[in-house]
Amino acid sequence: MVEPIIPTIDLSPFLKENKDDNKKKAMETITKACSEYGFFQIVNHGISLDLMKQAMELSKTFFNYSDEEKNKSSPSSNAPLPAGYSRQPSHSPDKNEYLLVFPPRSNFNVYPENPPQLREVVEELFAQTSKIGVVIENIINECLGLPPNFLKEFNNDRSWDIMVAFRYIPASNNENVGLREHQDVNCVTLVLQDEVGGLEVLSNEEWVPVVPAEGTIVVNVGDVIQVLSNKKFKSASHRVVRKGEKSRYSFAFFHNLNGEKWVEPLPQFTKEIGESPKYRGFLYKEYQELRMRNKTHPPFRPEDIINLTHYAIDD
Ligand SMILES: O=C(O)CCC(=O)C(=O)O
Ligand SMILES: [Fe+2]
Repeated sequence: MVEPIIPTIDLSPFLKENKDDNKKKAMETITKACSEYGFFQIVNHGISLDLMKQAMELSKTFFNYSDEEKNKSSPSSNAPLPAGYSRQPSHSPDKNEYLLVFPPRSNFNVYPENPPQLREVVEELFAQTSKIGVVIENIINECLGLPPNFLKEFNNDRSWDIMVAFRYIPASNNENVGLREHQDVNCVTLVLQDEVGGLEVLSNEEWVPVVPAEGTIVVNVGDVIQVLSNKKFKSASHRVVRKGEKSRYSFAFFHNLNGEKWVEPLPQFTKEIGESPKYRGFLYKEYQELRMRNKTHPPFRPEDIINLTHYAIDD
């Protein structure tokens, strides 16, 4: 049988203490997926279907309110990212609106008052997804052969993590961009998508759809892991294509990194194996800010959009 391109991993063996064979096989699959294109999916991750459905329903209710109502929760703080409700600027080809939240106890958060249950459910989803982020980072740590808990200690501040609820409106006859091709800046991203579909991953120059499956969470590796591993693990190129008729709703959880962290290829993937670094080091918040500028002030020429190649060292 030909293996599906985007493998689905049963996460349950990793949520227990003991080592077993299922883990070994899953680790091989994850290593392959992360080396080739940086995407896989997980099931049996411990988040109840009920919570996922509730969060989706509340998000739908919120996004279906009038602009006036939604704008009541527009960003107001000087947070590093705009917490609260925003829409992409009208000159952006990306057609989506979103609600961005920091961890539950963060002072940056601007939550809508309505629907009233939204805050509690989103905070619960945040807390549970955050735990999975740590588990996945730990699995990646092991797949990369790093010393135990290396990434956990390097990335030990969860206050920069964010979760974003998205709505993508239906495509029209002449445009269907939801989110242009990009790679995520952070360490690991977890995505919950509804049944509409439209998320696509670039693999061997072909766009492969990540077909929605109830209860399944999509995982992708971000730029930080790509740099640390000196490109052993790939930060996947992906995009969202809007379909006709129905709006698409999703939640993306970004297992992030403290902005003051210095990011550069680790010696395990350079000096120690005689390879030259593929990136120069950078302060994480500097890169995150540059990437945010792409969204707030989209450059006129596509080639001026900043991504990881900004720090790439040519061979
Ligand atoms: O909405 C999605 O499915 C993905 C969103 C995404 O790729 C992002 O926000 O970086
Ligand atoms: Fe993304």
